[in-house]
Amino acid sequence: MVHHQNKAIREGDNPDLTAERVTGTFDTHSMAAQIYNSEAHARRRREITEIIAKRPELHDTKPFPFMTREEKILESSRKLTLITKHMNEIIEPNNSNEMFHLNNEVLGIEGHPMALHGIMFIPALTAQASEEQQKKWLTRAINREIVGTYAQTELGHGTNLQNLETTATYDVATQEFVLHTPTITGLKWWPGNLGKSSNYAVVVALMFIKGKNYGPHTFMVPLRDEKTHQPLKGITIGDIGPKIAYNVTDNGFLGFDHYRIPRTNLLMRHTRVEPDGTYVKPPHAKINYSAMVHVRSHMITGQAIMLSYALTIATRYSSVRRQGQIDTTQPEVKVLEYQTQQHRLFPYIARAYAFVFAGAETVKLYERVLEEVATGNVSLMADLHALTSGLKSVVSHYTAQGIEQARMACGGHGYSQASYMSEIFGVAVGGCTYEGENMVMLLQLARYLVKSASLVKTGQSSKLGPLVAYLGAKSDSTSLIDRTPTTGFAEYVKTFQHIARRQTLKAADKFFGLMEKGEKRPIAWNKSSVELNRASRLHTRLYIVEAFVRRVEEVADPRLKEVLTDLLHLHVNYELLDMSTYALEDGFVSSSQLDYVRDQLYFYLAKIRPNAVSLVDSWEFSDQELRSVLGRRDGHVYENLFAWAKASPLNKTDVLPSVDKYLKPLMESARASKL
Ligand SMILES: CCCCC/C=C\C/C=C\C/C=C\C/C=C\C/C=C\CC/C=C/C(=O)SCCNC(=O)CCNC(=O)[C@H](O)C(C)(C)COP(=O)(O)OP(=O)(O)OC[C@H]1O[C@@H](n2cnc3c(N)ncnc32)[C@H](O)[C@@H]1OP(=O)(O)O
Ligand SMILES: Cc1cc2nc3c(=O)[nH]c(=O)nc-3n(C[C@H](O)[C@H](O)[C@H](O)COP(=O)(O)OP(=O)(O)OC[C@H]3O[C@@H](n4cnc5c(N)ncnc54)[C@H](O)[C@@H]3O)c2cc1C
Repeated sequence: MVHHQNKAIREGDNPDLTAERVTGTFDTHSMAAQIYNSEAHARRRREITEIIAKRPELHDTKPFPFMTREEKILESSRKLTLITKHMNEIIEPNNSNEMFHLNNEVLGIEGHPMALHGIMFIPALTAQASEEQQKKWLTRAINREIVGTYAQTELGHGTNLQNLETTATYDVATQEFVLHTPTITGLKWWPGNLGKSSNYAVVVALMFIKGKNYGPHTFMVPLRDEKTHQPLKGITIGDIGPKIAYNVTDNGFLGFDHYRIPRTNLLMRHTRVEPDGTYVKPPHAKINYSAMVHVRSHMITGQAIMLSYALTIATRYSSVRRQGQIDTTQPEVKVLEYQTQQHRLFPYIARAYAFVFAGAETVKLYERVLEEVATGNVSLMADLHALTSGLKSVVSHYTAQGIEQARMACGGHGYSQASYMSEIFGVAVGGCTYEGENMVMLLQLARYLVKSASLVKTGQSSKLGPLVAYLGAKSDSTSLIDRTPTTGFAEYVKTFQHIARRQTLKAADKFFGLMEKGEKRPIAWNKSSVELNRASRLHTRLYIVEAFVRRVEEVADPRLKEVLTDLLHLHVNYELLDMSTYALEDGFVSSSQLDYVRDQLYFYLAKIRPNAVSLVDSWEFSDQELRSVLGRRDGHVYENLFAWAKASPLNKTDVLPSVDKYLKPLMESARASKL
């Protein structure tokens, strides 16, 4: 038996796809270890996939697009119950990476009744509940004796947490907090799994003690009877209705009518309220925002995975789809031969790799900060907040764009739900909104950049943290790209640094200048905000390039290093062209240098072409996880599209009741009127 570098090759596959895999120059298992940041985890993913493949009860009973929302929730609950029961046979206990993979395989991306339980409820209790509170609730939550969510956003306010309307007023006499929703706009609105599944929530409410507003605080709140699951007295609760996607999750609404909880239900790891109402403030004002930072840190990887789903589907399909000729004497070509198709897909393949490498760094920093904060050291919280705010915004934005490009790259069949592209897009694009609307989060990073710019302007560059140290460095007068015989990544990084630095200092100048002219700070901020957000994007894109460079430098395997270096070349050239306005406007890069950049881009599109399928195969998504007829590993697209269409519920009968009831009489009366 021949051992191929691409481990996805099987006998009987579509020969066009096999031919692509044979040209791959690197071992896809080794590349998976880079993507998933550890050989052990990449191997465990494969093992979990194999276990699931052998257990038909964990497979979808029919394609999701053929199910109603109610059916999907039922099906998802069935599978969730099974994986809970058999968890220890499938994954290592309490391994969140393995759990994430198990969920994606078995339950998929449309959510499930305990999605928020794992993503936010448990992390909020872990970071914000005192040890005593954890003994009471965390173990029960981990054992799934109770199901919880994170209820913060309201109908009227999601971004501006200081103006939430839900109040938690301390009653010294009874030592209770009274939760209340004063208006319709104060209803909690959006929390995942609140609508029908959860019986507890970590609720964010403005805390009032003796008439004083202490701002948003987090409370552990029982919502439903643990036995009957009926809403408790004083609670109004339900599902908010269907969404663009993610409809297996019951995002919900919640109102409180003078609903009482004990004082000890305020999460008290960092903040306390004594029985007499004395407030003990936390070591950092935003320490209770930790569940949001948790999701922002992890969603970089989550978004990269969803982008890679779409790219896997489109790249495989482009290798089996033949349409038109390039050389008219030759047969029709695979659409992947077209330079336009490569230009549509390959830069996003590079971005997906860049995002997953940046995501791994972010999670590492998050885990460090989590440990430090637990011991009272909050010094890195601002850096983590700035980094994750920028990354969640930039990565979710380009992920949504990339998925849409991948869908269009599949032509008409990309528009069919058989491709699964619309669901992938719908779930991913939610990331532009949840955990902080992208513009708002870019502005959070901008605050950090403006402070850093002010250090530079006042001669205090030595105080800049490592993420922004480049702001204090001096630029070359022009970029050295194509001006040295050995143009390498260093010249590109310096160019991106120059662009980000110039934009940051310019935007900060605008802001400070407006204030010097007498504008109040918030007005000056608003008038500078488009420029400030441009700076945030450029800073974040620089960070992503640097994370990619750092990873490529670490790779030892020469075959992997070569293909990753090709991808990095593609990435830096594509990025520079995409931000060329900034590079050209002060003459740092000339138009002849951009011609070089363009040539490099086309060179690397062609160089990557033989590895394209192996690069997407390396993500090692099973067919069950992808849920796409177009993206099948075996490439047998057409016969399966036909089978999929035949299975459509509309094809159960030849004549639909709607035809009998309306169309037939309509046609008959039209015919009769002609007589
Ligand atoms: C392997 C493990 C897997 C785990 C899986 C985990 C995640 C999976 C991810 C992806 C999976 C893939 C698919 C998932 C599919 C579907 C979705 C699933 C779940 C979605 C769940 C969504 C949940 C939510 O959306 S919860 C609600 C989120 N809401 C928000 O984000 C609101 C945004 N607003 C804010 O955050 C704040 O209001 C604000 C804008 C930051 C302002 O806050 P405010 O208090 O008013 O600020 P100010 O008083 O003005 O002060 C500003 C000051 O504070 C500093 N600051 C702010 N926040 C922080 C922080 N967190 N840390 C440190 N510092 C902070 C800020 O910098 C500023 O400082 P300065 O004054 O010095 O400048
Ligand atoms: C799929 C999904 C899942 C969710 N899950 C949860 C959950 O589990 N729990 C939960 O509590 N919430 C959840 N949410 C809610 C989500 O966190 C909020 O919708 C999000 O934070 C945005 O807030 P908003 O809806 O108030 O938007 P808005 O703030 O109303 O945004 C509207 C527009 O105003 C702009 N804007 C607002 N403020 C500013 C500003 N200061 N400066 C400049 N522009 C501004 C925004 O950029 C945007 O363009 C979820 C949302 C979605 C879509």
